[in-house]
Amino acid sequence: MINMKGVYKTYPNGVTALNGIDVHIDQGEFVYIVGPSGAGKSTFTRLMFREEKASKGTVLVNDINLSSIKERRVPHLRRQIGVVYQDFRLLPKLTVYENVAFALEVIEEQQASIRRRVMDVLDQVRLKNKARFLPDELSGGEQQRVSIARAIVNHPGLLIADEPTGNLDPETSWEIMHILEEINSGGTTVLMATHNQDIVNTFRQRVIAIEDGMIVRDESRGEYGYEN
Ligand SMILES: Nc1ncnc2c1ncn2[C@@H]1O[C@H](COP(=O)(O)OP(=O)(O)OP(=O)(O)O)[C@@H](O)[C@H]1O
Repeated sequence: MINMKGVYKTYPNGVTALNGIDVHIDQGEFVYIVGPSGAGKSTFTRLMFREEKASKGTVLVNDINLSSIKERRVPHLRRQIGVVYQDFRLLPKLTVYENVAFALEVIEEQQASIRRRVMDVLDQVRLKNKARFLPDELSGGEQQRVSIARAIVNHPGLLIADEPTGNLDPETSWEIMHILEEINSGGTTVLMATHNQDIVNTFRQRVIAIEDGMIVRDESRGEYGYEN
């Protein structure tokens, strides 16, 4: 699913965020990306949906080479990847239903089948009853669940979550983790950058630790390994 070989990323300002990354992630894995602030975690995830381009090395996602992919093919790649952010990034003037429907890749679909697909994912994140609400009428956890629904509505093979529980209290974070685990058990690869020690040590999964732009640890059912 994901293959990186000799990957470096230097930003235009001269900061080298990734310093020789080699990694392989299989379809269906759940992987935490951990490490100190500024270590390169977000950069690592952003390479995978071509939000950033590697300066050197190869990044393969679903056998697509992201270094040589044509610009016009990038939207096609992004349809195979859902992304969830710490700050939800919902459209404030659209309802919950509309936020999810907006992300749906509509190719000559009937209104009824669009509705079914949107309501199905809202059901999956247990928000069917709030379809008509606006984002600011929801709690943080509910907003994050909408953003997860939006990310998975096109059934992506890969879900990237960059600090998805960063703005949430512990109980709500737990809910979000249960949803991410459910999505993963359906076969979707989940990649989650996090600073949350309790989550990593409780919901045990593969842990990749990045420091100074390098992978310093890669354990299947690992621990967080840093003090919070
Ligand atoms: N767009 C950018 N332009 C220039 N430098 C950047 C950019 N994005 C990140 N950096 C730098 O690259 C390094 C790695 O940043 P990155 O955001 O990947 O780290 P991180 O591990 O996700 O950090 P955090 O845990 O604080 O989110 C940092 O030194 C950061 O300042």
